[in-house]
Amino acid sequence: MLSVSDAEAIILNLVQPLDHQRDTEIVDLFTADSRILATPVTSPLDFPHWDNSAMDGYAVRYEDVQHSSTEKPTVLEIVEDIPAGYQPKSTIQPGQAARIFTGAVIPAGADTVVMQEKTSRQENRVFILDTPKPQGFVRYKASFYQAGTQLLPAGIKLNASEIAVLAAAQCPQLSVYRRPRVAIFSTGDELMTIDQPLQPGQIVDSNLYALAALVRQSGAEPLILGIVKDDPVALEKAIAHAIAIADIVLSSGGVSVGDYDYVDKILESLKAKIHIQAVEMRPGKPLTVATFPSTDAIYPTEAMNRVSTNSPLYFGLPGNPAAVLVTFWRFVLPAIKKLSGIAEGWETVFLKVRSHDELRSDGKRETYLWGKLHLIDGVYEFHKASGSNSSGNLINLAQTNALAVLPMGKTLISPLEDVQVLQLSNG
Ligand SMILES: Nc1nc2c(c(=O)[nH]1)N[C@H]1C(S)=C(S)[C@@H](COP(=O)(O)OP(=O)(O)OC[C@H]3O[C@@H](n4cnc5c(N)ncnc54)[C@H](O)[C@@H]3O)O[C@H]1N2
Ligand code: MOO
Ligand SMILES: [Mg+2]
Repeated sequence: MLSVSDAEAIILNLVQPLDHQRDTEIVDLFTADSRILATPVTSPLDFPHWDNSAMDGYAVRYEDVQHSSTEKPTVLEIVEDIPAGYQPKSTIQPGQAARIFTGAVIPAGADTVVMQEKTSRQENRVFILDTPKPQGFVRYKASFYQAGTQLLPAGIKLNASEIAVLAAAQCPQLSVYRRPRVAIFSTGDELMTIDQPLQPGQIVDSNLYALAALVRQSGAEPLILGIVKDDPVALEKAIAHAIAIADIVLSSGGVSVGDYDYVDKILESLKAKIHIQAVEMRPGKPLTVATFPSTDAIYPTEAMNRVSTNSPLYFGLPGNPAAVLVTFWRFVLPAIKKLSGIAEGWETVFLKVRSHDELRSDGKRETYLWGKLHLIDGVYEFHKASGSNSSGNLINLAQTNALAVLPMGKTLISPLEDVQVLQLSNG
């Protein structure tokens, strides 16, 4: 059986990122947050655009004020008032200064700003009471960014700071990757939609809701295809349709060894290449990952509707509700990140934190235990969810925000011992 990290590497290897020309759209900067930039941005503007003052005070020639003190102030004549937004008209001559405000243009001739608190004023004369640093409080043209060089690279997620940079660089619209399309369906004769009355043996299809939420949180677009019966014909039709409309397909259930677990058999009959069938992890052992090298030949009608020229990546997630969530976080999320055009950092990252509780595993599979990270005196501590860690139990997954990981062979983590955790974005 494959180790979890080998499975992640295989999956990431299979993912073809969206195309930086074909798979893009133009969005308004106000709606661009969390989108992935598709084209590098350069600006014709320097930052700052011109030398400007970092303080309210006086623009001076350093030469004039280099021996100033409270006892021996330098006295300068104020020749101009320069608020922010104005272009100075005068050139500061020896013995002169300009009144200046934060963000205003430094006048020609001046090279240093003295903050207001280090001065005193008498009509049009200013007394410099302290020697400033040469070039002090001047924000020089192009000292933050030089026009024509790369301002932002492609493949980054746009958060508030990047959006502020793009606004300052006068980019009201930009090219971002389209959202990856992720088709989701559930398999099982026992599954009912949320609004149906339940007969004995029946349960609500909760995986569909969980996966739709996870996909949306990842920045992708969920295509919700509903419930498919444990019936080979229905399943084949559903898979063929899903791979025609999506970049990634997520099914849940039907990947174990039971008589009604048809997913792998149907994938084989569709000539899919199955890369993964089981992973050494708990929960989440039966996990199927497949690609479709030649879908167009098998399903010409569906192929006409294809939205992507990439081969779709198929995840047959195990049906148990906890297994669905854990395998999504551990394997599907990195795949969506790489697909979405993010240039790097797709792999799962772990934090080392202190465990509050005793954590146990049989040591036979890499074990994921759900719980909550609490901040104790500024240090994260992992508290295991109380109740059953059965992969069929979804109730105590609510209100958790982390998964603690016990590697293969590790059977015990004692209270106050360090543990690796995967921090979940739903915290
Ligand atoms: N003989 C073996 N049996 C099982 C093994 C094994 O190695 N040998 N593995 C177990 C593990 S681990 C898991 S995980 C499950 C995976 O099973 P399947 O992927 O085949 O899923 P199902 O059998 O269809 O369902 C399992 C379980 O999950 C419930 N379920 C399914 N879909 C949904 C849904 N959409 N919403 C809510 N709950 C769902 C289903 O009712 C079952 O209880 O196999 C073990 N068995
Ligand atoms: O993967 Mo299964 O979830 O261990 O029950
Ligand atoms: Mg099964």
